[in-house]
Amino acid sequence: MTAYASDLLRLLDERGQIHQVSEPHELDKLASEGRVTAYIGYDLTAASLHVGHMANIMMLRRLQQAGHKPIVLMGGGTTKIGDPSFRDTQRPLLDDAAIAANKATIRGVFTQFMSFGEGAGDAVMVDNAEWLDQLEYVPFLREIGRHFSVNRMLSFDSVKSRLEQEQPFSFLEFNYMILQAYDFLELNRRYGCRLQMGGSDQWGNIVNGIELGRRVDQAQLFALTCPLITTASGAKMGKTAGGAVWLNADMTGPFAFWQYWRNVDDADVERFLKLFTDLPLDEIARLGALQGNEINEAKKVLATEATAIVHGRAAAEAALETARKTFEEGALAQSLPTVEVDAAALSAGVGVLTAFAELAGLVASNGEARRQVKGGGLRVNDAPVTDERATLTSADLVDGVIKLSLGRKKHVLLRPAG
Ligand SMILES: Nc1ncnc2c1ncn2[C@@H]1O[C@H](COP(=O)(O)OP(=O)(O)OP(=O)(O)O)[C@@H](O)[C@H]1O
Ligand SMILES: N[C@@H](Cc1ccc(O)cc1)C(=O)O
Repeated sequence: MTAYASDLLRLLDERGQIHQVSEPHELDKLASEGRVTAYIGYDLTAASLHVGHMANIMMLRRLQQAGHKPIVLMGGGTTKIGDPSFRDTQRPLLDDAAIAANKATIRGVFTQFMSFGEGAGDAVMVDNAEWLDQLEYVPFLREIGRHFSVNRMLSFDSVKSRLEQEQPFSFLEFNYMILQAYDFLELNRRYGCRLQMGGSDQWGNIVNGIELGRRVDQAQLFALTCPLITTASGAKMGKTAGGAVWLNADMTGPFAFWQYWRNVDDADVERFLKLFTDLPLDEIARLGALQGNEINEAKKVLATEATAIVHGRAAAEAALETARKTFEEGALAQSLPTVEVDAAALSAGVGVLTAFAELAGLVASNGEARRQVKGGGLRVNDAPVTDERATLTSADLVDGVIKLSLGRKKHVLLRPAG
């Protein structure tokens, strides 16, 4: 571990959140001398951000905890282009209405992570459509475009595999890097923003912004990326086989969110406690050292603390209590009828109506299941089913089973097999 002088870099470093920093000594000096304004951009490609994004939202949270100023940049403009970094194919293009709808549902989550306001250390939120939509093509090319070397843009790792595999790479996407670079310049001009953070896949885009700031405004800007968080199985965190674990409560409820963390691999517990909770490091070291069955206690702490950040303390405690009631009290898992479900099918997602009617046989038909949903008669893991189109996935497993209930008395456990 490098010995940093500033609270900011020390905090990020000890939490395992630093992958690469440009000019670390200069940035360390800047952060120890005064307040640094830093930003992270989020493209509006879905109705909610997911747990993979949580790693970098936590960077903004720590930035504010260390006394600095976070800017949350909504990518209303850049989403119209689509970031090609490390992608083999172009993203589906979203129209303006879809982008506006995503923005409306994404923005709320940030207030759980940091406090917004007018004060010097308060977070602010801006949308890059504000300036990108105003750009005029020829003036932009002449003022900004001339500073970019195409030869160099083609050399970045983030686009290399697309080129090497000779996959189509449109001129639209090729411009993404320039627009993100321009955002950094604009945020420096508007807010004195000196630092851009992001996942390690954003390095190329960020470095381009640093160069543009230097060439156009003689500004000294900095980059800091966090590692792309993978789970012990090697998969990129964010999307499970059965779908994403979303941060918005209406897409992944607090209980399902809690369970996601309760089910993480033993090997991930300590690293995730550092990244996704505010618990002191000595407490994390103690929890991380637990062995055998006791590691489950550490997973419950992880689940409750991470859920408390995203959904509030009350919802997190309620999830913990539901889990305790469902799976510990009265050893339900042994005494209830159990039905086996094909593990691959569950990973791919099983419709909730199918689960109740065809798998568990708790109701006679999908139509009957639908009527029960309307009447509030069906529950999954003790939470009422409100959406008949909901799907059950492996993310819903608690201690290896999913509990389906009809009314108060009839229960069936689904257990994956095969
Ligand atoms: N597991 C992760 N760890 C750290 N950062 C992540 C992770 N997943 C996503 N991010 C950050 O969020 C940004 C958007 O991620 P990504 O492109 O995977 O999201 P997406 O659009 O939801 O997914 P998809 O690529 O499946 O459409 C990335 O550029 C990265 O910086
Ligand atoms: N390119 C980033 C989002 C982003 C958009 C605009 C920026 O200025 C910065 C970041 C991503 O895909 O995650």
